Amino acid sequence: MAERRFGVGYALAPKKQASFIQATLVNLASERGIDLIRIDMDKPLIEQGPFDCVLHKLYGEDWRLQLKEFSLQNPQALIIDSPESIEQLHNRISMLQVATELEIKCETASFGIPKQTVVYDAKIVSASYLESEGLKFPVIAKPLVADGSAKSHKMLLVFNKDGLTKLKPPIVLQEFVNHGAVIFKVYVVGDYVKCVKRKSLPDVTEENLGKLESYLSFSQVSNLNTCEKNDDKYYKLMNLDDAELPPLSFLTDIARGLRRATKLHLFNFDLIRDNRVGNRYLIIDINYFPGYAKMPNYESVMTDFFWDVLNQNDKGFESLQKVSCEKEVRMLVGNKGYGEDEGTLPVSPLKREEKENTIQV
Ligand SMILES: O=P(O)(O)O[C@@H]1[C@@H](OP(=O)(O)O)[C@H](OP(=O)(O)O)[C@H](O)[C@H](OP(=O)(O)O)[C@H]1OP(=O)(O)O
Ligand SMILES: Nc1ncnc2c1ncn2[C@@H]1O[C@H](COP(=O)(O)OP(=O)(O)O)[C@@H](O)[C@H]1O
Ligand SMILES: [Mg+2]
Ligand SMILES: [Mg+2]
Repeated sequence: MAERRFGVGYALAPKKQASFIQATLVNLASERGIDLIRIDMDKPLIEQGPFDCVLHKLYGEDWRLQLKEFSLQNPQALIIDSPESIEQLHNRISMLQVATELEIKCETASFGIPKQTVVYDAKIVSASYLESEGLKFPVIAKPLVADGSAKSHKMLLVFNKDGLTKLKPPIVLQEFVNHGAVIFKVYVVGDYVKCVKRKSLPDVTEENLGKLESYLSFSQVSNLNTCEKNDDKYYKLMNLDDAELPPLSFLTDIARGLRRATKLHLFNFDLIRDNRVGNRYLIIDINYFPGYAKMPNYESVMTDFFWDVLNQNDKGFESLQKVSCEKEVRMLVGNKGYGEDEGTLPVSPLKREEKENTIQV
C-alpha cells in the first residue's frame, strides 16, 4: 500500500518564509511523508489545497475570515494556531497576564513577571506617578501593541524624569531588572522545549544611573548580529558561556503551563534571571512563531512536530483548536510594513543610539 502523504500549507510573510522554509526542512519533511506547500496569498485560501494542516503567521481581518471559511469547509484540517490564541500575544499586558496565572512548583527556582503598568495618556506620567505604581527608575517603555511591526519593537530605557517626556503612549512601563545582560530564549514547539542564551541590555547600577543621559532607545537587542555586539566594549567584557541555564524541568513546566493557558503550539518566551533574588526568573516577552531556524536542529524538531500533530500524537492537551470565530475579535494589528513615524527609529538602531546615550560600565 502506498505511504500516506500529508500536505501542510504555509502562509508566511516573505522574510519569515525565507528564513523558515529552507530546503533542508522541506526535504526532511518530505522524507517523512509531509509536503510543505506555499499558500498563494493572491488566491482565496479555500480554492487551494487540500491541506491537512495550515501553518501561518499572518494577521488581519481578511486572513482571519479566510481561515474561518477554510475551516468550515475542511473541518478535519488543523490550523496552527488559532487567530484568537495568537491575538493574546499582540498586547503586552494580555501576553504576560497568562504567565501570572501559572502555578509552577519548583524547589530551586521561582518565576513571575516584572512590575508593570499601562499608560494611555502621556500627560499623567511623572516621577510621582511611577512611584504610585510601585515603579522606580530605570523603567522600560514598550509599545503596548506587539504585532511584529518595526514600531512594536521600539523600546525606551528611561533613566530619569526627563526621559519620561519622550514616551509615546499607548505603552507599557515596566521595571528594568538587572539580569547580567543575558536573556534565556525558550523555544517551544509542541512538547519540545529548547533554551538558548542571548546577549541583552547591560545592568544599570545606582551609581551609573546618575551619570546617564535621560533615556536610551533600542530595538531587538537580542537579535543584533555578533559583529555589532563585538564592537561594543561592554559585550567584549562579558562571556555568555558563564551564564548558567535555568533548570530544564522548570522551563518545561513553564512551557507546558503556557501552552495550556494560551492554547498555542509554536512560540518562544524571553526569560531573565533577577539579580536581586537568587534563582528568580521573570518572563518579559512571549512571541508567536519566532525565528525557529536559529534553533539547533530546527529541521528535525519541526518535522517531528508536524508528524506528531498530523498523526495526533501531540501530547500536552487534548486536541488542536479549530478556528472558532463565533465571537467578533478585534485584531490589534496592522500590516507588517515598516511605516516609520517621524522621529522614530529603524530596526536595531542600538549602535546609533548608543553613540548618543551611552551606558557606562
Ligand atoms: O526573524 P527572526 O528569526 O529574528 O525572528 C524574530 C524573533 O526572534 P527570535 O526567534 O526570538 O530570535 C523575535 O523575537 P524577539 O523580538 O527577539 O523577542 C520575534 O518573535 C519576531 O517576530 P515578531 O516581529 O514579534 O512578529 C521574529 O520575527 P519574524 O521572523 O517572525 O518576523
Ligand atoms: N523588564 C526588563 N528588564 C530588563 N531588560 C528587559 C526588560 N524587558 C525587556 N528587556 C530587554 O529588552 C529586550 C526587548 O524587550 P522585549 O520585551 O523582549 O521586546 P521584543 O518583543 O521587541 O523582543 C529584551 O530582549 C531584553 O534585552
Ligand atoms: Mg523579546
Ligand atoms: Mg517580542
